[in-house]
Amino acid sequence: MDGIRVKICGLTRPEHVRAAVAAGAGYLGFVFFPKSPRNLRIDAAAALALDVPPGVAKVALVVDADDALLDEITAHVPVDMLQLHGAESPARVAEIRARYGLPVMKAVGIGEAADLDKLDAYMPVADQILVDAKPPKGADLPGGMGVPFDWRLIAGRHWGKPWMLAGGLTAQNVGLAVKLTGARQVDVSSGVECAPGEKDEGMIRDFIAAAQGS
Ligand SMILES: O=C(O)c1ccccc1NCC(=O)[C@H](O)[C@H](O)COP(=O)(O)O
Repeated sequence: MDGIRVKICGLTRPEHVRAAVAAGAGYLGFVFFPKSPRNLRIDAAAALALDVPPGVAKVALVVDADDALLDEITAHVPVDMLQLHGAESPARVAEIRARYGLPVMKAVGIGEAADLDKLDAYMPVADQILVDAKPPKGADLPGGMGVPFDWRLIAGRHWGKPWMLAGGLTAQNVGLAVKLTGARQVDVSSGVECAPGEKDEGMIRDFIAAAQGS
């Protein structure tokens, strides 16, 4: 079986992009959400994308984005995938996928078993599903909070689409998370940061080594 594919999300600096690529990341996430400490301007994201070699997917993360923002991102940044991290309906996911002709990954927050039902509606319309932790009530951000969910909720689950595990992963816990959930793809942001929005090259390397060694 192929190794675990890792997505490093919320990159803002070229040295961190290069560290993630050199360590073997399969996906790099760029955040377009002004409230986030990882938010990127379009021109900054376009410059970062220049450092990404073919074969490493550049993912634009947006939250309930309108077409104007998506038009601007896709016109100026050579992204390979759109990550929808808001309350986008299945119909909106399908609309975005058709309009931009890019693969779409829909994030779904899991806090309890009942949340798993929400995943089914996205299976026909999304190319990938990001199975993420539900943000705590009153959180400033709908993701990237560094909080895990109870991985036992999805132990042994199989979905008909590629999926990624996210939420509070670190170099210390990713091995257990992979073992419990059977995930073949994992996504991290806070767990490779030394302060909110500040990536750390050593933590990026440690995370990827831990994930790929699991
Ligand atoms: O990272 C952000 O600031 C962010 C803002 C708005 C929506 C989602 C956001 N991040 C999502 C991610 O970085 C990951 O896809 C995932 O949720 C993992 O985050 P973390 O728990 O910090 O590892």
